[in-house]
Order: sequence, then structure tokens, then C-alpha cells
Amino acid sequence: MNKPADTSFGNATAAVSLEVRNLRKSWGKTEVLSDVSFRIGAGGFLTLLGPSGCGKSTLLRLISGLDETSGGQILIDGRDVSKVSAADRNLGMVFQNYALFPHLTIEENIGYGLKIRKVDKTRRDKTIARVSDLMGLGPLLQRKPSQLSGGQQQRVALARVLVSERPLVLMDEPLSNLDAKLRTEIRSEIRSLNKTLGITVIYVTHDQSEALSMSDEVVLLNAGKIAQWGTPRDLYESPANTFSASFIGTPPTNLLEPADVALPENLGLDGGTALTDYLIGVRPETMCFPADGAAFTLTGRVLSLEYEGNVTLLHLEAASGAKVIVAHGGHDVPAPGAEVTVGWSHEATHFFSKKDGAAIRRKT
Ligand SMILES: Nc1ncnc2c1ncn2[C@@H]1O[C@H](COP(=O)(O)OP(=O)(O)OP(=O)(O)O)[C@@H](O)[C@H]1O
Repeated sequence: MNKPADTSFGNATAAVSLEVRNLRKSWGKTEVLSDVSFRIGAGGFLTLLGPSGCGKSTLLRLISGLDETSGGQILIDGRDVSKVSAADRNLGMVFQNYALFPHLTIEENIGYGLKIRKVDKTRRDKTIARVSDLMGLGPLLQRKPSQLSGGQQQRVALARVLVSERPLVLMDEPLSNLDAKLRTEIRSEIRSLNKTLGITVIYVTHDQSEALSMSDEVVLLNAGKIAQWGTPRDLYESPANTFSASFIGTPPTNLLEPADVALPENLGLDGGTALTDYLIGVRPETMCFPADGAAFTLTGRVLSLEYEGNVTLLHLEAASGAKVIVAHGGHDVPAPGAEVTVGWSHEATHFFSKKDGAAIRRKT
């Protein structure tokens, strides 16, 4: 499983870019996607991330051509395919409900698309052998799908799409049936095949760690709208709004009333910004205890402790009653009930408008 990908199999058709412009989708009177626009370059890996029901699968189905758009455009390599049938979009798909042919062996299932496209047998066998080896399916090739576990069947579905040599592959939560160890291994396999074969991948997940670790770019959706589109680093380090700040990161960003915080004199905000206008965002892992002369400090009472191995989560209650979480890396853990002062730097501080949740950028 840990072998580096071999480039000798698969001559993926030259990779393609994907662009979605002002895409809309309504079911009856309910609009489930509104004005969604993003693009990913050829060979890129873009993840659609968001909570359950935000429209990720709907968006993927529109890109695939399985459902019709209610407005907007989908361009593959600059060509508008919005009205082109799914079969003519030249893309591969792995969905949550992988459908394997029950009467075919695993080997035949994986090679089905190649056979249909009349790829010669020697090349087909070589490709199947290589991908099944990478996916740990080698010993299972002669079995039927019913003789495999759910996780193994899902790996077959993935292998099948990876050997299909489509330039654009859509994946909807393809790792959801796998255990944690396999997920991590297959994540890096998918990522390495994406780069080695130059396949453009659009990947759906609600798991932010999967999204951050695999993607070149992430589109974070909230209730059918894009909350933020950027690199994993953009999303983590510069959340565009309170939704993004709260969704990305475990535990989520603390959103604090300025009244709970001892603020430095110069916040770098516009002169007109009043204390009541904004919230302060700070990630638990960027806070320190003791505060040690940090620019921002907060004093609170320790409600409880959660030992996580590498860190201990300090659950604090500020004077106002607000709950705050600090990920503390040191061994000097305070006792429950103690009053403590924690701190953080200017760089760790994010400001958000209370009105609409949007990030307030500081003056440079
Ligand atoms: N065929 C349909 N008819 C009516 N409403 C639908 C249909 N398909 C999806 N929806 C609605 O569209 C919204 C988005 O659903 P979608 O499956 O795209 O969300 P998701 O983000 O993929 O969720 P999950 O992570 O739970 O799979 C939901 O409110 C869902 O109920």
C-alpha cells in the first residue's frame, strides 16, 4: 500500500480544468444552490466541504450531468457542458453508493470500463494489477463483490474509476465506509494518483481534516452558498467569516465578545469600529497558558479538563459566562475551579463583524 505510484500504467488523457459559473439549483420552489462560482485548474484537487444538507452532492451531480441545472454554466476545459449528457462529459465518478456488478469478479469489475473501451488485454491486465496492488486488492481479484466487506467493495469502486483514465473524476465521500487507518492510507493514494496521473479531482466530504489534508483548493458551502473558497491554508489561517472559522478546526475557533478580553491599545482596526461592532476569533491551539505577556488576555474559571494526549483542552468560563476552549500543550495543567489567565498574539487574532459575520481585515 505504501509503494509510490508507478507511472507506467495509465496514460490519462491530458488533464482538464473545471469551472462553475453562477450555478443555481432549485427543487420546486426551494433553492438548494445559489450563485455558486469557482474554478480549478487542470490536474488540481478541489474539495466541496460543508455540513450535511448544504448542497455538496447536489453540486457534484450537476457537474456530472446526472441532474439538470436551474441556471448558470459548467465548463470543462473552457467548453460549456451544461446541456451535454453525463455520458458525453468524459468523467469518472465514485459515489457513496458504489454499484459493483454482482456477477463479475473483482478483476472484471475493475477492468470493466477498459474492456468496454477495447483497451488491449495486456495493457488492461497490467493496469488492473498495478491499481489493485496499490489499493491492497491483489489477493481479492478472483472473488465476487458479495464476498468482500463494505470497505473492500468501496476500494474496488475507487480502483475502477482510477483505472478508467478519465481526465476528470468526481468522488462523493468515497472513504466513508473505511476504518481510520485505511482512510488515511487511501487518502494519500488518491492524492498521489491525482498528481501522478494528472487527473483533475472534485471530491465531496463533510470531514474537514480530509479536505485540508488532500486538497489544493477547498470550496466551503453553507446552505447552498459558498462561505469561502481558497487553499486549505487560506481557510485555516484567514477564515472569511464566522461560519468558516467555526467549521474549520477542532475544536472550533472561539468567538469572543471584546468585553471578555483584555485588549491591547492598538488593534489595527478602523477608527470607526466600536467595541460592540465585532467579535474576536481565536483558535484554541493558538492560545497560551500562562499568558506570559501576550498581547490579548482573557481571565476565566476552569470548568473541566479533557486530556487528549498531545494537548489538554481547558474548558473555561469567562466573567460574562461565555465558554472558551484552550488547547494547552504543557504539563502544568490547572485544576478545575481555578481562575486562570490565558493569552494570544496579534497574529492569532481574527475580527468578525457582528452584523453579518464577515471577517474584518486589519489595516496594514
Ligand atoms: N431530489 C431532491 N428533491 C428535493 N430536494 C432535494 C433533492 N435532492 C437533494 N435535495 C435537498 O437539497 C439539499 C442539499 O442536499 P445534498 O444532498 O446536496 O446535501 P449534502 O451537502 O450532500 O448533504 P450530505 O452531506 O448529508 O450528503 C437538502 O436540503 C436536500 O434535502
